Amino acid sequence: MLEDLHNPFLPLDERTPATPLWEAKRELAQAVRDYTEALMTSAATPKQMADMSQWLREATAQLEQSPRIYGRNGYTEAGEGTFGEVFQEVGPLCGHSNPIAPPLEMWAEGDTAYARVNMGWRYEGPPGCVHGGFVAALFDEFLGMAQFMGGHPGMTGTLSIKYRRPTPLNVPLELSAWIERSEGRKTFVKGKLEANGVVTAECEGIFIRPTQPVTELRDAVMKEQPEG
Ligand SMILES: CCCCCCCCCC(=O)SCCNC(=O)CCNC(=O)[C@H](O)C(C)(C)COP(=O)(O)OP(=O)(O)OC[C@H]1O[C@@H](n2cnc3c(N)ncnc32)[C@H](O)[C@@H]1OP(=O)(O)O
Repeated sequence: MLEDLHNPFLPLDERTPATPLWEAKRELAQAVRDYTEALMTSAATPKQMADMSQWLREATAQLEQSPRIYGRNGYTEAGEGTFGEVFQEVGPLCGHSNPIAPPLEMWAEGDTAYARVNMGWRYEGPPGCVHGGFVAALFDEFLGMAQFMGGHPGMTGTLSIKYRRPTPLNVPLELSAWIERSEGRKTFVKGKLEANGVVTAECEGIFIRPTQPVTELRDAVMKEQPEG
């Protein structure tokens, strides 16, 4: 399973894009991130905004008319990398090529996984603070990777979060996580999130190893959907 899924904890400087498509997408995704962050804080005139909307719609149309690839399995089937290589590009929290990802950078040292991220204005919940749903999303992705150190990764079954302090925007956030124990198909993982050395949230996750290979999930999920 680990070989299939790729080691999510490659050294940070070795996470080069697997193909030219990802190299180009990373740059475009960062441009979109910068654009949306600027939008959140921009007080440009209505005319400037209208002009930019028009320009963006034209850029979107260009992408829509390009050859398309859908989903993680689609990219691996198209030869754009292994499951793990594709994951580090498209993951909604860690994906370098996914503009909605902050992105979260993760690595491992010994038995502990670490991550860092900086959440900008797009993620504001309480004034000046990270939205709690995004704190949960960070933990889901990060603990979901940390459980790989146990060798039997699974799907998130339960995620329990204690929000101890508001988590500030626009500062480096440090996460750490470790495996508490494993029981059968279950891996119990704990983690914490710190800002400026203060723990702002703690999390416990129970991950359940599925009985089928993860690469078959898409087909299994599609079969469960009602015809429509
Ligand atoms: C495989 C690697 C994948 C890559 C990881 C990426 C990380 C990203 C993290 C995510 O976002 S995952 C997406 C969010 N999670 C889901 O969509 C999971 C949806 N739920 C399921 O697919 C199933 O409910 C699940 C696989 C979690 C469990 O179904 P099973 O039918 O395999 O469980 P089963 O009923 O056989 O129970 C097995 C054991 O797990 C326990 N269990 C089941 N569901 C649980 C749950 N939800 N929470 C805690 N424990 C649970 C259950 O009590 C039992 O314990 P015991 O062996 O001690 O009896």
